[in-house]
Amino acid sequence: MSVKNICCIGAGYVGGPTCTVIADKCSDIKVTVVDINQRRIDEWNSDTLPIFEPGLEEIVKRNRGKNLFFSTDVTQAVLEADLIFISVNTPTKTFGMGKGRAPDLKYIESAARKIADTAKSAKIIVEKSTVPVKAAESISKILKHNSKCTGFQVLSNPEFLAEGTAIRDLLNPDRVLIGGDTSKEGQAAIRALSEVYERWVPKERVLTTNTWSSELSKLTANAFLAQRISSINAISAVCEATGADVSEVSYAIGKDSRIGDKFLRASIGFGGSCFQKDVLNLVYLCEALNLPEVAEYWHQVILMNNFQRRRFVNKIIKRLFGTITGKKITIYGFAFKKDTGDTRESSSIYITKYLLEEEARIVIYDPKVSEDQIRSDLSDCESFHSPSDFDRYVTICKDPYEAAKDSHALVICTEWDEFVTLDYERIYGLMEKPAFIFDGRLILKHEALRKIGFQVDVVGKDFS
Ligand SMILES: NC(=O)c1ccc[n+]([C@@H]2O[C@H](COP(=O)([O-])OP(=O)(O)OC[C@H]3O[C@@H](n4cnc5c(N)ncnc54)[C@H](O)[C@@H]3O)[C@@H](O)[C@H]2O)c1
Ligand SMILES: O=c1ccn([C@@H]2O[C@H](COP(=O)(O)OP(=O)(O)O[C@H]3O[C@H](CO)[C@@H](O)[C@H](O)[C@H]3O)[C@@H](O)[C@H]2O)c(=O)[nH]1
Repeated sequence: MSVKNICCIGAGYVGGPTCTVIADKCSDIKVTVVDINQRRIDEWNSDTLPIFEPGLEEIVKRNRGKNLFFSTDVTQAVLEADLIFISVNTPTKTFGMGKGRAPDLKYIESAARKIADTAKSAKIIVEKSTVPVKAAESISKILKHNSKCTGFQVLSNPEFLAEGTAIRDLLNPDRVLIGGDTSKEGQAAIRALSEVYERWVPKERVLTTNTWSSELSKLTANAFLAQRISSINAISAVCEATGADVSEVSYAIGKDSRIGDKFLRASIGFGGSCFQKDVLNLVYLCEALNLPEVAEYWHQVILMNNFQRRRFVNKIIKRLFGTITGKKITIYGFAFKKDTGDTRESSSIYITKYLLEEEARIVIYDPKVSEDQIRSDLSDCESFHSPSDFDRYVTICKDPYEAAKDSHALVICTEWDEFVTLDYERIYGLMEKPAFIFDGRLILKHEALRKIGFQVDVVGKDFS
């Protein structure tokens, strides 16, 4: 079977860019991305897309209305499609069984039920969302027991794109992973999806496995990546205590081809919607499988991440003479990494909240994150006692120099390129003295800053 019509349920960070690239590469396939969120769909259909990703806007604009459509009409898109991606969110549960660990699968289930209720013919259902092992089995059961049709095939096709480089990753993926049933029908469904990717991905990079291996590979990949960051961050604490420099250690170990040099940047901890959620998902799975030692092993990755954030703030307080109460502290960067406006689980949120607990005055500058988003991210800050406390303690600036004015300390929380080339002589002149810089991303020229007069502190190196 060759795929002619694709529907993607969920027009988020994954569904939007992934289907845009599919539409771009497969002009003969009609691709419709649907969502229950009207505003999101309106934005996808407007000049201001709901997400910022380098290169995305151009590809959306050249395909939208031709073979790429964004709609809230889920029923129609499901009816027409022969292949349906489920690309809905799977956040960590905040209540009930598995609270704080297990992924909330209610959106997956509602998408599966919608397909079961709507479909008038068998379809290939592709799990794109990150899910626990055996989620495909649940989707199959929902379809089997609720649909008038038979013959659905459920595939696992996890997404490995990283935000900020989504288009590059989608156009040139390290691999595409497709897991499916070992039956003849399952293999035919795998073939049909592979042929879509093979329009632009070399065949040898399209890997096929059984469903459970594919589901588990996604959690494992994120757990390994997050573990590398926690490992180098753990070493950064040792560096600060010994006179070693974490950048030199990273470089030295990265030269070992068995270790490799990627994902060894010490930082204020990993953020983003995936790493914490997916490691916790794995931890919960291990607990459910009665493997407490394995669960504990992976949980340590999260604990180390939390420790790193707290440790960084403790250092700020210590350097600022033990008190930051009433002091103005400027945060550069609120997104969880550069080249995205996404703030989900951003370390900036945690660091800002810790600083607010000490009653510091916070000024935030980020080139892409909106004021509304920052307000929403800090709305549950425990140190706010009334809604007006936000404006009392937090200021959001659209200009990095204005943000630095009268500040005691600059804290680099996101590695935006523009932070490297700011005029730090000018910034120094604007700040209170001694003027402190805390580089949580190791992106600035530290010696040059020290020459200007800054007191410089970085993750993983002690200048004192
Ligand atoms: N963000 C990433 O970089 C990334 C990368 C790889 C994998 N993933 C995984 O992909 C999945 C989606 O992530 P995301 O970042 O795109 O999430 P997101 O929150 O940006 O988008 C999900 C969208 O699904 C919609 N939705 C939920 N239930 C729906 C339903 N029943 N019908 C129609 N629409 C529905 C929501 O309204 C939302 O717009 C998650 O499982 C995530 O772990 C994310
Ligand atoms: O050496 C490093 C590399 C990354 N980070 C931080 O780690 C977080 C995550 O970064 P990254 O992995 O680049 O972005 P994500 O968009 O979260 O992508 C991850 O999560 C996605 C969702 O599952 C996967 O698809 C991707 O493969 C996986 O890289 C960010 O806060 C980074 O600043 C570091 O601190 N040090």
